[in-house]
Amino acid sequence: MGEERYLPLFETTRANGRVLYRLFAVSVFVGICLIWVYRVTHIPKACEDGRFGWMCLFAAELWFSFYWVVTQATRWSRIYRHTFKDRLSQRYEKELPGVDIFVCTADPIIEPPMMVMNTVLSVLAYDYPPEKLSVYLSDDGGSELTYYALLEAAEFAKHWIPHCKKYSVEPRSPAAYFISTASDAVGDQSQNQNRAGDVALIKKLYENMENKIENAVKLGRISEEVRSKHKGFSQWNSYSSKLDHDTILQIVVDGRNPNARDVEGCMLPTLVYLAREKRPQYHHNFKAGAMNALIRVSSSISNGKLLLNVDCDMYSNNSMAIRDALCFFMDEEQGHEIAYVQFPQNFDNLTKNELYASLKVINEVEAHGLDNYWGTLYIGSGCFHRREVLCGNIFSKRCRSEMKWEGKKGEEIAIHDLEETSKSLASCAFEENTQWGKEMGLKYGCPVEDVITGLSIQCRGWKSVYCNPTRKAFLGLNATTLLQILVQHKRWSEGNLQIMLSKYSAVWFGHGKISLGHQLGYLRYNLWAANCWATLIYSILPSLYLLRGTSLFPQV
Ligand SMILES: O=c1ccn([C@@H]2O[C@H](COP(=O)(O)OP(=O)(O)O[C@H]3O[C@H](CO)[C@@H](O)[C@H](O)[C@H]3O)[C@@H](O)[C@H]2O)c(=O)[nH]1
Ligand SMILES: [Mn+2]
Repeated sequence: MGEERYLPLFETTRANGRVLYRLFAVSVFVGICLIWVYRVTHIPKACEDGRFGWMCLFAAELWFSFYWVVTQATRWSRIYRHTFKDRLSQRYEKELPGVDIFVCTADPIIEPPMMVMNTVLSVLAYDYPPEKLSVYLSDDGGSELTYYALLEAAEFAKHWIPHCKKYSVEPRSPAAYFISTASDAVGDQSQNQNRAGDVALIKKLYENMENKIENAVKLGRISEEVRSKHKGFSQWNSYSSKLDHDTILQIVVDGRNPNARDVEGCMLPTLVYLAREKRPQYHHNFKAGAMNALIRVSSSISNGKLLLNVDCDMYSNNSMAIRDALCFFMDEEQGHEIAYVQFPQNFDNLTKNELYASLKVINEVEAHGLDNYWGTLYIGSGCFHRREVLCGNIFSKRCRSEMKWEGKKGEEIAIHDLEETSKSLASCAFEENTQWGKEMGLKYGCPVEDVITGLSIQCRGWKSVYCNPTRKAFLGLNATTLLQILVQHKRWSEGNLQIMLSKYSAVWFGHGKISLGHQLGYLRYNLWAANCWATLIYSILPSLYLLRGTSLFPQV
């Protein structure tokens, strides 16, 4: 062991082509300066036409120059992280911590239950000891359809998880997997025969589940026959609407129960359905509210030390991602300083030319630049957190918390009692006069609750890491119409501007707590909306002046 103990669990390398990029950036900067010089030396005289337009354009150019400089903070120095999962297994396989995974859904029409179940199944089948894994589905739609789908998915999981393990399936979302097996059906026939048989069998079971769920969705309600089979549906008896109902909670699979096993006899991960209480007189705070309820409920059921959140349209595409994340958290030297590990959000429904600009530049360039300050942004889906960090802990060098397994929680409590105590944690009144939504959990009141929460975590002294393995960890659905994109980008840019102007601004709140480059990195996004004025001037004024025959640009 000796020397081996000290081999790190991850390494950091600098991006190639740095010098080239910097030369390029310097040349752009020289170009920018020349534009300023030109503008200043060629201002139209007071009597000449175009003086006002010229000044406006100059102001816009000054703004763009400033924004360009700010942007360089995220591009100047990029780094990459590589994990050593084999070292992790060798050293810590027995001590791997409990992991609680939160899947958020909010509407069974916009987010069809089948899509949600594929995400749930993909995370249930992670390559991770099942007794240490718990999956929570948060249903802000409070829909019986989603609940029913989860019951069906739990049955299917008993076949799906062993199938994934036997054939090292990737990806572990059944729908995505069947699409990929259909395209690579050719191969060594004799060797593949057994497998082909098993795939056909599992596909049949999947279609069976799909039919049942789709039929219920088409019907728009659950048939009496199904209702009578599962006592959980009685929780909807007092339900009046999506925004007015009691907490609905059921431990669908109780990982503590020795009989909770798959068809091969292996333990199953815990699986929980939660629709937190909603009342018209209490603000529900959207996803942040759902996440905070999940943090509390999971603390009483499984209390995993590591939390992962995925949106319901983002399935796990890499069954090793938990281990990738743990390579950071469990690293002997630096692990204790790391608060969260963010994976990029990639999409598998992009148009050929990525018409609506995916997050590619952010994912492949800028996030690596921010990582250089240990300051990657928390962007919601695909992020692993230490539980204590989301509970408001301040980083302290002295009290080093270990990311290790500490045994199962509450094994002696009967499942019914556990459900009842957990329910109270998801009630509306629970957060009254508490720090939840302020200093604890995700922050309320900002459309990008994740970014502002991430910033405040970093301001409390913690580091964050960006992990972008070759095999994408998560794949989701991007908005596909102009309208959807506009709504989404408006929300993001508005939210970011709000951070800029709030008490948590990277400029004043972050001052002295995070580095200058890191502050500028945040500004790149926080000022995104503010670009609109300069863009408007630049796109409208020159054409208006041309109508009068005045050019605001040099003659070529
Ligand atoms: O009241 C709500 C509203 C939304 N959601 C869930 O939150 C997630 C994100 O909402 P969505 O409307 O899909 O927003 P997007 O713009 O696609 O999400 C991106 O932007 C959000 C805000 O920054 C992040 O939280 C997300 O993780 C990130 O993927 C989805 O799973 C929803 O089901 C809830 O649970 N409750
Ligand atoms: Mn979304």
